[in-house]
Amino acid sequence: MHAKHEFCCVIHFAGLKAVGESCIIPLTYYQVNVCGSINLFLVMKEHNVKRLVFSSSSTVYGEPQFLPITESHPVGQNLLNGYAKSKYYIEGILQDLCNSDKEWFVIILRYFNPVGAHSSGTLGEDPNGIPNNLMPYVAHVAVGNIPNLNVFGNDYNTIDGTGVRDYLHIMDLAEGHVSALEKMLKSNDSGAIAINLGTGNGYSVLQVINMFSEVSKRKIKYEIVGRRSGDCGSSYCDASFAKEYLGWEAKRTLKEMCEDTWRWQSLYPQGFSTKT
Ligand SMILES: CC(=O)N[C@H]1[C@@H](OP(=O)(O)OP(=O)(O)OC[C@H]2O[C@@H](n3ccc(=O)[nH]c3=O)[C@H](O)[C@@H]2O)O[C@H](CO)[C@H](O)[C@@H]1O
Repeated sequence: MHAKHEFCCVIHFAGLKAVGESCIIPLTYYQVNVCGSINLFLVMKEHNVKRLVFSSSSTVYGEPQFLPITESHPVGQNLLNGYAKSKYYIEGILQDLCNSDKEWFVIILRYFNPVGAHSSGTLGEDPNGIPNNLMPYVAHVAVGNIPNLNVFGNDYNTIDGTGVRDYLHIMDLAEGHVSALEKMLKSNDSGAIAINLGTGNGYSVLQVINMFSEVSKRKIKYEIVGRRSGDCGSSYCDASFAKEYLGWEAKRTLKEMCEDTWRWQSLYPQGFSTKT
């Protein structure tokens, strides 16, 4: 690819991303996420491409010590799962790389919980097998592919006892990357800089289920089960640095996240393999 094209920046999205799965197959998480990233950074270095946008995760903050989470919240402490550690290690590798060579400029985007689909309904999340994440799971229950949802714990210290997360529309997330790229192209900054991408609002699992049920007009059958290994109770961000540094802020609501997910799932009940 480098022989045919000239690159000025790279966005590194690739990786495995399921908290529960990473507790079962940690080596695969380290191999794909950490080794895969090192291979990419080596190729970039070889071709003198030193600007990178990296998809990290709020998971590097571990069990939050305060809310909302700012970028100065400690990272790497009490990390609850292999997925979190893999993202934390990559962030560390990028720091070392930037310290070793001042020409590198890396924007680390710490995603909170990206969900939703393109508003056309033609592009959405199509997990392999049973979904791991909440929103695609709820969508599969609503469309009738899966009989019911397991809600992992209702004994957290939250509004209704279920886990609270900062859900972010995938189109807002995409726009966040465009802002990061634009910043990279016009700024003379260097080093590794971490930025939260979220809305700053937290919603519980039951609030998500209720909103999805309202927009889809379907009953979402669920059962409360024990906590999922590797989960924390609440996680939502202070998103002000993204606004200040990138000029980006999330615009879309939880309702739009559910509506767009439902449009995609009801048009494509079997994902991209749906016969149309
Ligand atoms: C705090 C944290 O680490 N957040 C990261 C983690 O999100 P999460 O692991 O929080 O995302 P998720 O969608 O798997 O879970 C969201 C919430 O729904 C609950 N739930 C989920 C599935 C289900 O079948 N039933 C159920 O109750 C789960 O316990 C949690 O409270 O991974 C994401 C990528 O996947 C992002 O990197 C997030 O930043």
